[in-house]
Amino acid sequence: AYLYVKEPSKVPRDDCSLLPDHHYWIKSKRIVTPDGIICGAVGVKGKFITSVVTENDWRGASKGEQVIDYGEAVVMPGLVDVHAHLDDPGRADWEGFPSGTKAAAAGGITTLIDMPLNSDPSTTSTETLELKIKAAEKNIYVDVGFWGGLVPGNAFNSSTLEALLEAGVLGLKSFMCPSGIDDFPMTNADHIKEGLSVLAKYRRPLLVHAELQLDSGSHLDLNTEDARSYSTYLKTRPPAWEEAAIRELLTVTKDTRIGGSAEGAHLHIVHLSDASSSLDLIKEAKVNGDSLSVETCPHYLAFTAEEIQDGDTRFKCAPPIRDAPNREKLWEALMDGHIDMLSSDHSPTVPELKLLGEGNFLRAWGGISGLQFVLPVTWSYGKKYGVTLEQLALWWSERPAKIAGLKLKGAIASGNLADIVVWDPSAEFDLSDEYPVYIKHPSISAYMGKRLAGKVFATFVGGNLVYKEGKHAPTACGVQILAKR
Ligand SMILES: NC(=O)NC(NC(N)=O)C(=O)[O-]
Ligand SMILES: [Zn+2]
Ligand SMILES: [Zn+2]
Repeated sequence: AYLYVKEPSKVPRDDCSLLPDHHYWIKSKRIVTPDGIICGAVGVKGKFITSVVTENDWRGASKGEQVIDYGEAVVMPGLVDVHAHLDDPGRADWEGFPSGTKAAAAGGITTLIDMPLNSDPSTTSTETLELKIKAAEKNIYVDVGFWGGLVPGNAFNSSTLEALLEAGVLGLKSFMCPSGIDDFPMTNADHIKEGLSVLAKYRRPLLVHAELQLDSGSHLDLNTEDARSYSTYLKTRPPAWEEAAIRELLTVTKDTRIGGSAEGAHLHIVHLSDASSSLDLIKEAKVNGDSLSVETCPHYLAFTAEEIQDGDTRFKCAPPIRDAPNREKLWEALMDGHIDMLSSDHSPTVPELKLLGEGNFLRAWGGISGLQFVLPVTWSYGKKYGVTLEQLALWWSERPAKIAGLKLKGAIASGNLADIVVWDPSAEFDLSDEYPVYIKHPSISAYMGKRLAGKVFATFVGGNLVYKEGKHAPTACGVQILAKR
């Protein structure tokens, strides 16, 4: 897919960046490139990276070129978050484009792909995509693309789906269980099969929330179970739900094999939590040649069911955070390459709907709020497993950029867009109430109160320094990324 970008009109460029220069060099002893970590310099001209050189090969700055020396700080490709719900338009009181993309910039995320649900209306047609585009106009501090929704109402209507894809969504997203959003009903394998055959023509992916409601859980007497206890919620969504959904999905991902009826389409399973049977099924399908990938999220890697306190609904999400042995297996799968990448699944709401006072896990809104902290969380919790900087770049930039079809993003390489995060892996900080948090409702974030390592110093998007040490560029100059055939 080719891309075109919709840039905000009539903004003086200097308002877009905290750096007045358009030609500059970023120097560091630790630059993470596709060829390894180098000590050297990254040349930027306008929007693009024009050279990546080692210290020895660097000829220095020409006249008029600025040099920013970050010393030992890590210079890495900006993060690409392919799974975030910014809820704008319609539920901007839950998050919104301005707050969500400011949080992204502060967290080193330079591109974010917005989910088609939780905004009102959901993005399931060209008309509703138009509303997204209008809402994002002049309101985004990082680059933003959009997923469209695959729902029963459009799945058998290939002209509606094609129109939505022609209008620029980067791919489609669907649910195999109720989404909690009225205008985003769930799809079954027949809908998904239809969706994949349309997507094949466009070579764009389908992202699926893979949980299938089974009877398990229904034998629970929810009147006698303690709804404030996390274990009650956990019992209502067992790993068997993920496994059943994935088993069903694999009956249609066969079509994506070379020579299959949906060759060219790709299926991406979002937010895997079950690291046992579900993961085994995915591994097997990959071996068989299905075009399939899978992500997990920092909250499944950071937390365990055992440590979630009664009533602390900040930790409610679907699929649920499971037990400690499962978390170990998730890390193992990630380190072994069986889980392809990471995403935030930032899914906030208003504090009232999290029911923090009442603490009812069965009635509270499900969704983890943590967009701004995904880099330090992955790093802090991953250190004991030996996570490397190269792996962070692979899971958070290179692979997500590829899924979204973003050819000029995801790596520090000459010719790519200058999307860069500069951060200090050893700097620790407490996520206390004083910490500058830009998501709209910090109180519902599962990460508040934690001590993390990995502080973001600076974030560049398309050559603009959009965030620097607690400060954002004055104007929101992120571009909208739309796919084009
Ligand atoms: N409607 C939602 O945002 N749901 C989300 N909620 C979670 N993950 O708890 C999701 O991604 O499924
Ligand atoms: Zn989901
Ligand atoms: Zn989600």
